[in-house]
Amino acid sequence: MSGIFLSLRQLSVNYDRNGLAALAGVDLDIVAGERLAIIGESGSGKSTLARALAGLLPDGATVDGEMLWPGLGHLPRPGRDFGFVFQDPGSSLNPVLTIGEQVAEGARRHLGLSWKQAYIRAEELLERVRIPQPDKVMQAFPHQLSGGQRQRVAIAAAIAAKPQLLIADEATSALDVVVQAEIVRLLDGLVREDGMTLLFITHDIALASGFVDRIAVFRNARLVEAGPVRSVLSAPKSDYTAALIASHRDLATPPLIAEALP
Ligand SMILES: Nc1ncnc2c1ncn2[C@@H]1O[C@H](COP(=O)(O)OP(=O)(O)OP(=O)(O)O)[C@@H](O)[C@H]1O
Ligand code: NI
Repeated sequence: MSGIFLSLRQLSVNYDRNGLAALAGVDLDIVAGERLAIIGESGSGKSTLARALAGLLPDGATVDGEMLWPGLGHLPRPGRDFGFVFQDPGSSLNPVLTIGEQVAEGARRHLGLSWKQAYIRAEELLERVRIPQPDKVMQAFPHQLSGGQRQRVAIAAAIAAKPQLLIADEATSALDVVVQAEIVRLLDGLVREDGMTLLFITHDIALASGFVDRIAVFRNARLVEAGPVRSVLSAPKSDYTAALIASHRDLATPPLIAEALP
């Protein structure tokens, strides 16, 4: 692992002037090439963080503090410098475009490829995310695929422009546990192979602990603690994190902590 890819300094987000902060005074460094889990219960501000990074906050939201991208050397270009995968692949896939068109689009637009070259790249990407019969799936529409396959396609589309950062927001939460494990393995493999930085947003500390390098725990708009998986699991700094771990019997049992982390 090398330098800092992204630094948040006292980052705060308010959706409306009179409301409570959705993020409050977050200081966090994200290391280039690391896999960082953002953990927290519903409403803790996880997706707000993802939206703030992507410049996808709604009109009227105010952002204070700083987001610095020393790993980029320029202002981030969404879609090019980072890709997104959301919980519901339906929301990131267009129902009236073929799978081939939507995976090719990012490569065409951001990498300056012709449609023909972009289609070739799209089919390679479908192979990389282990879609069976990628040549056939290129012609298919999203509704013709299973939820797990749609999520694989969404991942292919998210990495089509070779982003340095992949943000997965509850990307596996809508899937059954077997498919969930497959998608996690896929994401893990892709980011390792390409040296991407991964922000893995989830409410599931057990799922994240199995493969990320570091964990950042959020609660009520604040960063509670951040650290390497092993130290957060074995010596949480906050009572909240300790309670979160205790609620997962498999994480709270010490021998299994070691087993979960080869
Ligand atoms: N578009 C919006 N307008 C106003 N308030 C919002 C909006 N989106 C989120 N919020 C509020 O901001 C806070 C943080 O929400 P956020 O979606 O970031 O939480 P989260 O941790 O991603 O939760 P979940 O696990 O349910 O996805 C919540 O109180 C939420 O109600
Ligand atoms: Ni969310």
